[in-house]
Amino acid sequence: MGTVLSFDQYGKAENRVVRIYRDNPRHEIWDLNVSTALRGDFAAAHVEGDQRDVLPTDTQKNTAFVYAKKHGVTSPEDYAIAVGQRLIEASPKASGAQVRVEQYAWDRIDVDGAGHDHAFLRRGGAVRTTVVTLSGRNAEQLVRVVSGLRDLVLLKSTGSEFKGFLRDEYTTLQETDDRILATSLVARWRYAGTEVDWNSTYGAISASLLETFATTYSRALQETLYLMGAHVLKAHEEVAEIRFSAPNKHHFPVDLARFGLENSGEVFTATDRPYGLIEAAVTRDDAPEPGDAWLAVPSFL
Ligand SMILES: O=c1[nH]c(=O)c2[nH]c(=O)[nH]c2[nH]1
Repeated sequence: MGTVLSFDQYGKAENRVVRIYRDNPRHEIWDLNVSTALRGDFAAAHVEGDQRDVLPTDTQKNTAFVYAKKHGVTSPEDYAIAVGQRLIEASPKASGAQVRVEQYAWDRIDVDGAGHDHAFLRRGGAVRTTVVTLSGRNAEQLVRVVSGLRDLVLLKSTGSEFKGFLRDEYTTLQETDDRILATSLVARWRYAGTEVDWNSTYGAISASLLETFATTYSRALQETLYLMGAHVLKAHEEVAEIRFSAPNKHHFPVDLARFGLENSGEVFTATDRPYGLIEAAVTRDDAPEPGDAWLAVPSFL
């Protein structure tokens, strides 16, 4: 029996890079979790134990810090592209790179109605993400950007039903025309190109996801995800495709009749396991091919 190395990439994962801009008294913070990986002809390292073409993961880590200073951070996407390009330049055997960045948001602490210059409060809720995949070297290089968010925890206390579903002899679920709908959303959208205002587009897409969740009636989480995706694609020509992974965070009404009490959608138990897991992708019908944009992107279809 023969064996071949069929896929490999290597790099430094979850490098915590914090960049402060302090050129004036009103500081700015970019709090990032950066994972880099090189792809290319690195078979010798795996098959022969030969490191001559291997730029150490330690060097990749250092590059992430150097670029936070030298290139700077104006958005996770722009920074990730710069780091990826540098890593490919520094590594003759590399044919590509993947740079994943998560951003943890901080708000200014409010003091007497104004945001403080240099004291911050970590914002709960969603983490902004990007996965930049560069393939090829120099002029032929393709840059693919998949941005998104995770841990966007949403709940609506009415405006959601689930009924009319298929039944078999194992079905016990009751139909409901008024339930809690809750999820912890992961969304990732693939940009058609790189001429994008990364920060304002992120803000607009996350606001659109929230608005659609809030304002549309849900016959199932499946329908809600599709509507969220369709609304984003309609408003954002620069987005080719959006993918969702959404746990259905079940809230079951508690039987209070046992205590002589009525429960009309007032008391629930929130369960964390098991959960329905609904995943969907919504794509523009004229979207450019994804190529390797989704290769090794965690938690996706
Ligand atoms: O929105 C839902 N989709 C389902 O597919 C499903 N299945 C289930 O038991 N509850 C729900 N809810």
